[in-house]
Amino acid sequence: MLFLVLGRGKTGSKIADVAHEHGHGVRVLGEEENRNAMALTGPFLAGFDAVIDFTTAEAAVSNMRACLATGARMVVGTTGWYQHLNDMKAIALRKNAGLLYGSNFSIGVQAMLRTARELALALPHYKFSISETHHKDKKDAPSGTALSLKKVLEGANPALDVEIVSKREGDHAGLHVIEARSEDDCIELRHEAFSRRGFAEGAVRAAEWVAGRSGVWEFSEIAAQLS
Ligand SMILES: NC(=O)C1=CN([C@@H]2O[C@H](COP(=O)(O)OP(=O)(O)OC[C@H]3O[C@@H](n4cnc5c(N)ncnc54)[C@H](OP(=O)(O)O)[C@@H]3O)[C@@H](O)[C@H]2O)C=CC1
Ligand SMILES: O=C(O)C1=N[C@H](C(=O)O)C[C@H](O)C1
Repeated sequence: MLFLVLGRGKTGSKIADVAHEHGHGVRVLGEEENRNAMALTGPFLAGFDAVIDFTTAEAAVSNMRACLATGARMVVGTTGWYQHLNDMKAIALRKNAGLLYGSNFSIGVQAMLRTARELALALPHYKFSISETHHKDKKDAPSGTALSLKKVLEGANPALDVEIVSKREGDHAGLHVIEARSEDDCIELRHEAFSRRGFAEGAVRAAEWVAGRSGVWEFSEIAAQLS
């Protein structure tokens, strides 16, 4: 397959490496080459099986508007843009495009999301909180993953109001901890990414999955098919 990766940053570069390892062709556009999505025309995009976006929240929305309008298939790992989700879904469905988005493409975090739901159901009287730690250059806080974990916990037990504490320090690839606490004990569920490789593997497998499909999916809906 041939993939277009938008974003030549920490994660986009790793995705290009992993896509090559999977035997795919890859073209990468950084901010300069993309020029506010000006490069993303129908004829240019028609040459790619899927577009993978790991940029910034603002750029991702422009990129989605341009790509989905041409009916392209997209994997969007960028976080911080979900207030525009309904607009993006509407464009994708109207244009028969494919949009697969997710706050965390590592298979480990997908298992953590499922386990978090079980924990919230099993411990209805516990107080839940989330802490997340990322490298000092991360732009959004709380992380997209922390917000996804909060949504799952509060969805399982609507009485919960889950606090998120965010730290930005060093070069952490991503640490998320859920704490469930009672007067008698405490349980922790912890995921630490040792590098960006897990995100890149998941994103490439998501691109292989979405190529040739029309519709809108959150990664958590299809992740079990990939693991
Ligand atoms: N869902 C998941 O599993 C994961 C999600 N993420 C998310 O992915 C995003 C990127 O993270 P990360 O790689 O660490 O960030 P980086 O800052 O390392 O990379 C972002 C890159 O996007 C480039 N960029 C900005 N605007 C555009 C544009 N219009 N077109 C093309 N490229 C553009 C920037 O270019 P320049 O350097 O020139 O400014 C930069 O190189 C974040 O939102 C992060 O939260 C990260 C890891 C995993
Ligand atoms: O910016 C990052 O680095 C990461 N962002 C995602 C998030 O916001 O949850 C996923 C991962 O934690 C790394």
